[in-house]
Amino acid sequence: MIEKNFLNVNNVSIKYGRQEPVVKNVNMSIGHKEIVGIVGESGSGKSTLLRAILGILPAGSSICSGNIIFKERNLVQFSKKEWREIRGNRIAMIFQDAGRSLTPILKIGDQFIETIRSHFDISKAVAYDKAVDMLGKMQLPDASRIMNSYPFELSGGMKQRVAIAMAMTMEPELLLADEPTSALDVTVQAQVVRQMLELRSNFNTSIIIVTHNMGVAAYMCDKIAVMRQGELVEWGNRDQVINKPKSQYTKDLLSVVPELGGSDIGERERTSA
Ligand SMILES: Nc1ncnc2c1ncn2[C@@H]1O[C@H](COP(=O)(O)OP(=O)(O)OP(=O)(O)O)[C@@H](O)[C@H]1O
Repeated sequence: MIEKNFLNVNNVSIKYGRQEPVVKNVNMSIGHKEIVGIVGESGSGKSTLLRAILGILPAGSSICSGNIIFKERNLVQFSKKEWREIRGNRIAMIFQDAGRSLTPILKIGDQFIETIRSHFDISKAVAYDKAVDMLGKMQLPDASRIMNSYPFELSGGMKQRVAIAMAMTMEPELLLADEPTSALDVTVQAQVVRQMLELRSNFNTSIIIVTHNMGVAAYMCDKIAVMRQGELVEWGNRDQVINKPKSQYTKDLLSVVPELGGSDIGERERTSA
């Protein structure tokens, strides 16, 4: 059953220091199991908005208006203790340079198993199997070697996939992904996208993905948001945004993606909600 009001971003403005807000009066609603894509030019405020939803805006920045309601609780007023309870397991994030979030002095296996066991009450052996299984799904060959490696022994793309695997293994209710695949090969990107769709099917995860790639948004998202200069210039269901965009800026973005020409891209492959 669709749970309404899973996440609501209500009239949110965010600023850094004393500057003008870089996110301006943004409204969005994300349903249970829904995938939302945020596209838009560099500097339009996409990452800032995601960070606000995860409560990790840097010092000096603030949400100067609005609220963010996650399952009827206002995240803007969360205490550190409340954040500790939900961040990383109920709400997880994959960063653009997620590989850098790995702890350099611990072997991948040790940190992966520790992360899993901080959330699930399972033995080390079961956690190990869960980790190896997810590494395999990220198209990482020889998962047992990876589990036995330190981060510096892996390539950037491998670390990125390990970090994505760790976030997904937590089976979060809400996954925030900030250009998770932009540093990866095209074939691996496609696999990571498929895996996100599988996460939604298997665990009912809602996903907000920031991407520069309108094709990725069209392929995997139920709703698409287009941001420009801090404002939400377009918001709607995928088909509506792709086939009948309202703003000229969205039309311009779509006009440079040849394979989109209003087609039903990927419909057959798409996992239904
Ligand atoms: N720590 C910070 N301090 C001050 N200003 C910042 C900070 N982080 C981002 N900004 C500013 O906020 C605005 C929005 O940046 P943000 O990173 O959210 O954009 P974005 O849409 O995610 O861009 P990109 O696609 O390049 O990642 C930009 O003008 C940026 O310069």
